[in-house]
Amino acid sequence: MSIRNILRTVIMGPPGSGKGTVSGRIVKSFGLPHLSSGDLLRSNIKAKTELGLLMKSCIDQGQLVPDDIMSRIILTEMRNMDQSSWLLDGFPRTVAQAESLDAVVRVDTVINLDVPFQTIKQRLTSRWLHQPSGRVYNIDFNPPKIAGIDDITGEPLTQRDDDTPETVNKRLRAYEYQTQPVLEYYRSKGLLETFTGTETNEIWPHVQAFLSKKLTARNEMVGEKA
Ligand SMILES: Nc1nc2c(ncn2[C@@H]2O[C@H](COP(=O)(O)OP(=O)(O)O)[C@@H](O)[C@H]2O)c(=O)[nH]1
Ligand SMILES: Nc1ncnc2c1ncn2[C@@H]1O[C@H](COP(=O)(O)OP(=O)(O)O)[C@@H](O)[C@H]1O
Repeated sequence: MSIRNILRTVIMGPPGSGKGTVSGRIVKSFGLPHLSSGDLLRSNIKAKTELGLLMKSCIDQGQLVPDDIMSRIILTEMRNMDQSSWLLDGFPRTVAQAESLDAVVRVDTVINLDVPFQTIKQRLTSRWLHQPSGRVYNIDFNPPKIAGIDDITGEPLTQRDDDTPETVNKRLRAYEYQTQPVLEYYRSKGLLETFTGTETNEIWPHVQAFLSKKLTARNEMVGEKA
């Protein structure tokens, strides 16, 4: 990606709204490097790092991990990425996290996936994950070619410990109380773009068109200045 089309995008939405699925499509269409806070935490848990073990009980109980720890992990990872454009998925999830991000970098746009809670609950119990890559499947929506096996690597898929109906309810409550205020935070800055629907395939063309327009507008602005 050239300097002409720098785009720093955050993708938000309740658990199961399709952030990972839409992020995969954004990566494919626009080549933005993708950083997912959930994937990062899960790889720490899998590697049994001190931090991962500490965070596992929080995640399994459907609670957010503490702001200072989460902000430190993400901001360190972003520095390591050494990329001017990115797609941030799952962070920020609290106003304090949004402020810590603002303190170090400018966000250009925030994509908000507005999917009803009822739709989400049905999806999460049939979510399957290829953990090393973050590739996500669903028995009803995008099943793997062979049940329980990742299409690309042939490695086994797993289900997330926090995708049980009880924990999903807790995560949705945490979203309401802690994350919805972040939507207001970005709305007041004029950065929030909301996409409402119950199907990713309906939402995606709108997200794609929005990002294409955004990148074209930024190219023209840079072109005018050159
Ligand atoms: N039925 C159905 N499932 C979907 C749709 N979009 C995504 N999913 C599945 O729903 C689950 C949650 O999606 P994911 O992208 O992981 O959401 P995230 O938690 O917001 O990152 C996964 O199993 C997806 O494969 C959809 O439009 N319909
Ligand atoms: N920015 C964050 N702040 C605090 N906790 C987080 C953050 N991102 C992820 N987590 C923890 O990891 C869990 C899984 O996150 P994620 O994979 O993004 O969930 P989902 O895909 O269901 O939205 C969250 O329920 C929370 O416990």
